[in-house]
Amino acid sequence: MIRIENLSKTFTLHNQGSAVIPVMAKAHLSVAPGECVALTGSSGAGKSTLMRMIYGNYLAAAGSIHIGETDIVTATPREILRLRRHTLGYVSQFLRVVPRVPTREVVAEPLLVTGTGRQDAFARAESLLARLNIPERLWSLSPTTFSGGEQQRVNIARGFAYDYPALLLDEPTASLDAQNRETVLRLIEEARDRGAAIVGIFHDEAARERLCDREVDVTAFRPERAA
Ligand SMILES: Nc1ncnc2c1ncn2[C@@H]1O[C@H](COP(=O)(O)OP(=O)(O)OP(=O)(O)O)[C@@H](O)[C@H]1O
Repeated sequence: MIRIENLSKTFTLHNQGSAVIPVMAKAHLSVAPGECVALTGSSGAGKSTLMRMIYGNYLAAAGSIHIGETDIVTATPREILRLRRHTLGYVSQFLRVVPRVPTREVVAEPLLVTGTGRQDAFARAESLLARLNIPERLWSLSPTTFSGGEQQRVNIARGFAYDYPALLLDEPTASLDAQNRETVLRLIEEARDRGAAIVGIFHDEAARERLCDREVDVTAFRPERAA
């Protein structure tokens, strides 16, 4: 489902004499449907950079990233948006709050934009919000004023509303209490068991061991290693 071949990345620091910093070279990674792979490696090794390239936020210098049939590296912005809508989900640690949109709708949006009827979309949103312990009195309010933890859980509910065939998870259990952490682990297991290909960064070692089939240390993709 996710196939990365010969991927390289450099950063050009335009405010520092256009210095070119190579951070990744000849990366390979393949994730099958129903498989969960954890990216590991010390701080600065390139885990977030790889995730951002897979999602299409960072452009690769060379190589390919196929999500199904689409190569993110050469895809047009329109193709990337279509892929993000129907195929590739990304659960980051933080919610990007759109002012004045009620929480129920924030969570239902990925379903509404892919053609699920309003009643079904809201029912799914409400079930996720309940599972993640967001009190019902908050569902009709915008999450703008919610606590950090509440916003994080709304973001997770939104990320799991639609059944994406491929899913990127950036520290999904960071700073959750035990009960909500367990709910999130179950949501990830459910996604994996329905056949999603999952790539994640999990500093939570117990979560990694429970969920992931493999660990891939991105240090192996450092340019000095690949040379
Ligand atoms: N936008 C950027 N511009 C320049 N260099 C960057 C940029 N983003 C990342 N880097 C560099 O790329 C390297 C990899 O960073 P990255 O954030 O991917 O590491 P990481 O493994 O996710 O680390 P951590 O576990 O600390 O989050 C680092 O040396 C970092 O300084």
